[in-house]
Amino acid sequence: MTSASVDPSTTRAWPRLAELAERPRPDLRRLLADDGRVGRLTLEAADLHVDLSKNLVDDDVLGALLDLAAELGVLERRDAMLTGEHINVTEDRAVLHTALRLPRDATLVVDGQDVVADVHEELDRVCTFAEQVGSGAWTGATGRRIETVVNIGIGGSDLGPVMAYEALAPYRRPGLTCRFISNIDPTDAATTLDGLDPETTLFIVASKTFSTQETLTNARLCRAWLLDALGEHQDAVARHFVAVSTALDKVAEFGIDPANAFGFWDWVGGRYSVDSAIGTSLAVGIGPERFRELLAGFHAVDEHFRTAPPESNVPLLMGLLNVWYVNFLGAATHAVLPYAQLLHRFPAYLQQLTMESNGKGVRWDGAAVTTETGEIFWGEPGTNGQHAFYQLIHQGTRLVPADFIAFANPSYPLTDDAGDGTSVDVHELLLTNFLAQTQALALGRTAEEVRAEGVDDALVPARTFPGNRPTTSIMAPSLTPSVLGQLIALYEHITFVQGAVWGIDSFDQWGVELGKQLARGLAPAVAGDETVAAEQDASTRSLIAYYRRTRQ
Ligand SMILES: O=P(O)(O)OC[C@H]1O[C@](O)(CO)[C@@H](O)[C@@H]1O
Repeated sequence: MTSASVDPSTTRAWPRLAELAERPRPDLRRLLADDGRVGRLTLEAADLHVDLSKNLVDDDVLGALLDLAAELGVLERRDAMLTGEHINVTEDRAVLHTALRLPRDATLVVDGQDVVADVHEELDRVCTFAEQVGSGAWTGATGRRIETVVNIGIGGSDLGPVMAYEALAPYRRPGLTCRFISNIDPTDAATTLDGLDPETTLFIVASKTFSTQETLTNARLCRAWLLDALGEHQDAVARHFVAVSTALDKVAEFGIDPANAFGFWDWVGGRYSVDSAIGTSLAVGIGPERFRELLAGFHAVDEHFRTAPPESNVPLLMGLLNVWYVNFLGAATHAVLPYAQLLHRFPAYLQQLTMESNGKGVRWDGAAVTTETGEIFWGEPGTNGQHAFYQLIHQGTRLVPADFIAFANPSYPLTDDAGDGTSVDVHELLLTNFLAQTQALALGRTAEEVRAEGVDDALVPARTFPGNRPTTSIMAPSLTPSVLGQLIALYEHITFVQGAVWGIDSFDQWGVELGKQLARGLAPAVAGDETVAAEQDASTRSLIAYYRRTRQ
């Protein structure tokens, strides 16, 4: 799909939406009195139960958003992605993360190659390795079983595995722990290695390009740490280092046996790669069966996205709602608020997924965008966030659409025994808070209601809640591997829909390159080269000078 992209503001639906945005906003108090609305706007995608009814839309807005998607060919672009067209135009690549979770008996021929056969061959290798490590069949150089797996990677080669490893804590294999090193800050390697026994530690170097400064530096630090203890064993690196990459030649150059390397393909973007071999640390941590359940969850939502009609297609609708908020109601950010402590890294994971994908200022044919693009995603688990930043969402001047995520069943069921014969299911306290927050945001509290509570007149304005603040509630039975895969796939497709509307290439990330290039050029100045320092701008020069005179 190298065709010219369409400026979305030139569609018929765009001015219609702008006109609708000028009207008084839909009144959630009135709309939520209608069970019919809730019924119509509560949708299912695999195990995800999604209530869109607390969004600031009525039938006119929804209709216009669906018209916008139709005019822009969003679903045709979805089909182009799913069938392997090169929709990543600036890198001339297919975008096929969905192929990573196709079942074994599926077929998808891209550029003359059945990618499903390739995917399953590599997945089987990852699963065999995960089983060997987990069962103790894979031993370190001194014959001891592996107790700690350290994933070394950054960005998509870290955020997905660590997020999922945290989220699936109840599914971890006993006797085995995963740790993660990502940052070039030496603190990360130092504190992560602290207390580990080299004899029982296995490193997985995960890097799509195998040229990322942070990852290669950390890999060398870890190799030195290992060899310091086990250097006399010839096979120390072979028994304690494996790699995951698309650049297997570079893996070999680094000194890792290609037999201990797992591959994937250039059509998997880093931020879309947790379900490829990049998830090897996770597969080891939770075991291959659970890893396969995760993939099946992804696939279930892929199928929903592929087949559900537009009016009940959850990723399509959620992506379009985000467009409504960003482009027509002026929202600059979007909060993701999981009522599940285990999802504490989910917002960070989504930041890369959404912002590296849709933080673009030109469309895929190089034309400058004429509309706002990617919003800022952020969040923290509830209820912690309630005691930190919810004040701004409730009463601040900015519109912050928010997704609430909650599970009917707890991962760790606990009862609070008050000691007076009463007891409370603590998970119910969590869910009550989720319900209360979405209700408060939607309905608010009027000045009359506040007065009726006997509040002093002078305090009424401060105690009034405007309400009409939009939220989406996503519920599922439990946070299982499959449900986690479903959630990730949901947000991948939401991100896709927004990028397709904006006409941008959601699958490149050129914006991260300049800083990397400049860092390489600045290294000599930081190390003391006065000539290179003198070539810098005044502020950078001054900061380098401060560093040089202060560093002990
Ligand atoms: O897996 P790699 O190639 O080390 O890249 C790590 C991360 O760096 C980025 O390229 C950004 O610099 C991300 O897109 C990617 O996930």
